[in-house]
Amino acid sequence: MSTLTRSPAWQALSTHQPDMANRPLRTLFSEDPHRFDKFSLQFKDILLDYSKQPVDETTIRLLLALARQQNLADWMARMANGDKINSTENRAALHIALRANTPVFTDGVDVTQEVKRVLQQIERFTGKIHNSTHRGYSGLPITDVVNIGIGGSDLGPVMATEALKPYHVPQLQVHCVSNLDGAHLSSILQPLNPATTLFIIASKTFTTQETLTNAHSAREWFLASGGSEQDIAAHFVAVSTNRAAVSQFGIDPDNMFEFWDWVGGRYSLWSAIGLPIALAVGMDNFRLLLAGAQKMDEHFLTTPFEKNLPVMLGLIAVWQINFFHVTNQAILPYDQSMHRFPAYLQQLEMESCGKRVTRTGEAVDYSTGAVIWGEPGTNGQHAFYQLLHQGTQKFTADFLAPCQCQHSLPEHHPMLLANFFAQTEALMRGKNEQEVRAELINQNLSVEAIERLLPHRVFPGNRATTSILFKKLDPATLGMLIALYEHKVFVQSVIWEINPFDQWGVELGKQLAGKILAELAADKPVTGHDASTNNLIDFYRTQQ
Ligand SMILES: O=P(O)(O)OC[C@H]1O[C@](O)(CO)[C@@H](O)[C@@H]1O
Repeated sequence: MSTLTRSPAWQALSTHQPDMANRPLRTLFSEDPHRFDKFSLQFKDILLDYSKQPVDETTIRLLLALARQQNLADWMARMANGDKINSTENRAALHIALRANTPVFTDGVDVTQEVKRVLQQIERFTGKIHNSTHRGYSGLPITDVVNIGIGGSDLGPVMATEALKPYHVPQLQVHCVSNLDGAHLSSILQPLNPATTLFIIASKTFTTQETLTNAHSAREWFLASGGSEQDIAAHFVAVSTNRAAVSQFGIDPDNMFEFWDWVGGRYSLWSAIGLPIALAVGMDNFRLLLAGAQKMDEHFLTTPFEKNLPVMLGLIAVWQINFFHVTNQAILPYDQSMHRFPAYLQQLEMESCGKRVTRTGEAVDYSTGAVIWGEPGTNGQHAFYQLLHQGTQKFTADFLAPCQCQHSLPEHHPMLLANFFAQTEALMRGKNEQEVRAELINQNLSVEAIERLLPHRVFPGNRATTSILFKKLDPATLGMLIALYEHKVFVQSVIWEINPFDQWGVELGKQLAGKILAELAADKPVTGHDASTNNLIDFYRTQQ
């Protein structure tokens, strides 16, 4: 057994878990009319309701004791102080510095000075694109921006530009290309005019195969459809930490927006990686996004744990994952503009927490991280909620929704929210045999029909969910929500004693793909792999 699972706080939670497992959520609500007041928190315009999770006062006391035992406050301070808590890469994890309004140091240097410099560069560039001072090679204004990046260099910009659609400037379309599959880039380029298109090549390392391949193809398309080598400067900019690789690609380093190794890819939308967001919604709104995140940082770093939204969200996740063995987490935004929010959280949570050894390299004997997935409501209701209501898989779900909508059909919004409230209530309450029987009797069915239908119509309920409501999805609120989840993930990582800031697990596949690419072009059968891989490669080659 690991020191964590043997520890007093962990053991106390293990002992307490059967008590909670034996008390259905429905009973917890009927026993305590103050349950919502006790198990919900509000910060600014965000309401976090975890009263539909299997917790009581003892659970919260024991989870808080676990957080203290794992020195959460010290780790929070270490992150904020720029300590190199990403130990396997010997780096600080200072995404909070990207939105800070006071100095933040690492290695004795106040990094916020550099952050300000790049933000000003983004502001100047965004202004020039918006007021058409920066034009394409033929003198026409830029109408389309294509961000080429993947993972953290794509998911943040895609998610945020989609979520902030109501704030878009009218004169510019922002597109994002990530997939190595040529279908992605070619379909985006097809309707575009090279003379009015700006490419952002976004890659922290500037070595990522997908991004560099797409960037080279974009450049060829540009040169083949009207642009010349001299025009590249006006149409290609880069966002990276790797100046040398950017200039080797052929982009003038003056057209590069820098960020730093202390910004993790999945924590980078606040840096120059957010350039497409600033272009889409304007610099004032981008600054509001940063300010929202800063407010959540301040809340996280200064609020007592029991009133602290990211801390409570993280501890509830630990309670579910490690003590109820629920490793399946749905993210269900009741807001179409948040349709990429589950994908964004997938990388944030799964790349951060997908670890099997502790910071010091010992194998863990407890689950770290959950499988994250989801779709916007109400689409999900007509696809996979059947399994949520009556299936056999364990899961928990975060439901998110704005109280106010920002589109031109506001009469839909009460219906959408009625579904949100109904689903979380139905998942919690269920419908027992007695209730189903009464309903069927009312329909004047025969006794035989009632007994035959009864098992199919029962909803066991007791499915735990967390609800997150906010006033409206403006840039500041989006910033707060993203930072809420960033810090939630950090809380989990501290409890689990893992490093959430590296991602060595993505390397092996990349190494093998490099070797296999050369084999695809060879003219003799492949023998160097297992029989399955050899035959898959050979089958592919016979189909060319
Ligand atoms: O920005 P880069 O260096 O191209 O990397 C893209 C993505 O690749 C990863 O390294 C692995 O998927 C992510 O962490 C990162 O966000």
